[in-house]
Amino acid sequence: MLDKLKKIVFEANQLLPKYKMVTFTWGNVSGIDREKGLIVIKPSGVDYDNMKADDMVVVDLNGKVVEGDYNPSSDTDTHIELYKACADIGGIVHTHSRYATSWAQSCQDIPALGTTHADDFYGPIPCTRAMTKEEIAGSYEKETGKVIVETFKKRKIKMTDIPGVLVYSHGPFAWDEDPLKAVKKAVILEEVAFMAYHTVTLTGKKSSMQQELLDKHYLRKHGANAYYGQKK
Ligand SMILES: O=C(CO)[C@@H](O)[C@@H](O)COP(=O)(O)O
Repeated sequence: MLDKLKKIVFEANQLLPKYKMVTFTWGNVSGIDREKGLIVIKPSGVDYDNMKADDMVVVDLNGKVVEGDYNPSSDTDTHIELYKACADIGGIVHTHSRYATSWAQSCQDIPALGTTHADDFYGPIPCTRAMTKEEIAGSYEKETGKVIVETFKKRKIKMTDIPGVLVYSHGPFAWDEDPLKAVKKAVILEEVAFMAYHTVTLTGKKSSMQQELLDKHYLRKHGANAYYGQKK
């Protein structure tokens, strides 16, 4: 079932150690087949070196395993909430990459400080609020997803304009239209977190760049008037 998507999700997961985005098994990538309403995700706690495409787990939008020999990623319910919240998301990545996680642990948004950030994120990358005791004790991973969605709604940000988030005292999630593109966003988020950390350390500056420059760089690459790169 979903052999093509399993292969893509497997390859996307294998990119995480390649780009030094994970230590041990600390991360996961998923992809969705929206027509079938099924998600393919990495098995929980399985070494990247020993993983095969066939080990990917298929779950439905209630988190029920439809196919697979392993338990799905422990973060599956968070992925499901994000897929439900935004129909344009086709792939999701969660990591504990160092710099993004450092920002998440310091419970701060990553400010939009330069054009590297603006090329892919149309404003600061938000950090969610702290979860309540009840949310942590309850369906924790599902509540994590709900808190992410709440953050975007409250701040009136489109999940497609800022394709990543920091979960308070936890780590980053990133997304895009497919799993491989979502890995690219996770890598860019980490790079942006690295640069922002050093910019803030060097200058103390945390205020965003000029709106005009943010607009220019984001809109060069996104939307009807984009002109970056080659015509398709
Ligand atoms: O947050 C954590 C661990 O604290 C998980 O995201 C990470 O270890 C990945 O877990 P899975 O192997 O996907 O279940």
